[in-house]
Amino acid sequence: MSFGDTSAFQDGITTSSLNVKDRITVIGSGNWGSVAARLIAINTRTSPLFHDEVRIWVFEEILPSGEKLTNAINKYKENKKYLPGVNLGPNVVADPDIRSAVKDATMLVFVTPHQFIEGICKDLKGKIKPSVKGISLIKGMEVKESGVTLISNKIRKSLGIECSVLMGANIANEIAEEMFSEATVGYKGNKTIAQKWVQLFSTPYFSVTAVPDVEGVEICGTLKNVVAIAAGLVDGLGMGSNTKAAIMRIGLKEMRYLARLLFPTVNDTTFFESCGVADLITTCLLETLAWTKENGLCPSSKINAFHNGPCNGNCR
Ligand SMILES: NC(=O)c1ccc[n+]([C@@H]2O[C@H](COP(=O)([O-])OP(=O)(O)OC[C@H]3O[C@@H](n4cnc5c(N)ncnc54)[C@H](O)[C@@H]3O)[C@@H](O)[C@H]2O)c1
Ligand SMILES: O=P(O)(O)OC[C@H](O)CO
Repeated sequence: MSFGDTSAFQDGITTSSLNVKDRITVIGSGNWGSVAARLIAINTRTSPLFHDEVRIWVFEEILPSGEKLTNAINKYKENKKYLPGVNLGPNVVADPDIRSAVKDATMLVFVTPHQFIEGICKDLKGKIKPSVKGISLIKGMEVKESGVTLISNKIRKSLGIECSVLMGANIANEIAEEMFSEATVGYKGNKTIAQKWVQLFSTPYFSVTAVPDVEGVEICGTLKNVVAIAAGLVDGLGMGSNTKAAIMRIGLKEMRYLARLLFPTVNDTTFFESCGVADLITTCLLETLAWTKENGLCPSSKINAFHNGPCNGNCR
């Protein structure tokens, strides 16, 4: 079932059936964390399901101006370091103390670089209720000789909470500019909470669909980066679009093979969602854009072979 049309949920989940409004805390205030908070804040301002205020936990930093990042976010409603020039919304409140940031939360959005999640979970252990629902937007997984652990599983195990995931072709800066994008929520069993995550994130330019395949969605978001490195090598070696398309096609097949080897329940259809083929494409194209920029060429030159040469500044 597709949950893309959020209006369909208005009948399914009502404030009267829930009684209490959910309170959201975003854990992480980097580029994607700030954009996620902005999307959420748009919806909490209007939806009766959610408390208006969105808390965002900030790993405190000092800006070149000497101001604390947290104070600057609260004063200007802008993350001057990780998302400059974008208003986060009047209802976003930054908090540098993780325990106070999550104190009243009923829904937690985890969106930090993966290497920090272990320490964050240690800080949160015993400080949140088991009824809290989590969602991870974090790419990556832990690989040990004993096997691999997905980030959502680390969160689930260490905090004892339910944890869904949201992945997709989601370059944060494009979503901050309200360019149309899609995303996939992966959930395990609890369709009602998946619907709520869809409602929390969806906007007219951010179309979210939910699928009951948490491992499939998360592993797609992780493995596509390996294929994107190969796509970068194609650029570096001066090869063409046909070669890159071959890398992407074979890479997608290998992603599916490895995903099913690690998690036999992963669904084939998940690879056709935004978290699968779309994230793979956007990340491989991003490699191209980075390569052309570094080499002083117009980004279009690698996408359109007839447009070769230095950038005239008229493209992105
Ligand atoms: N940026 C994107 O376009 C994008 C899109 C989709 C998914 N993601 C994923 O989202 C996650 C977050 O990425 P991002 O782009 O927001 O990160 P970022 O690189 O912009 O920000 C890094 C964040 O880590 C914080 N940090 C630094 N040291 C820390 C520490 N010791 N403990 C805790 N936090 C610390 C920084 O304050 C900052 O908030 C990653 O897993 C990334 O793969 C990013
Ligand atoms: O580079 P990542 O792994 O944070 O992913 C970014 C987005 O998924 C690009 O769509």
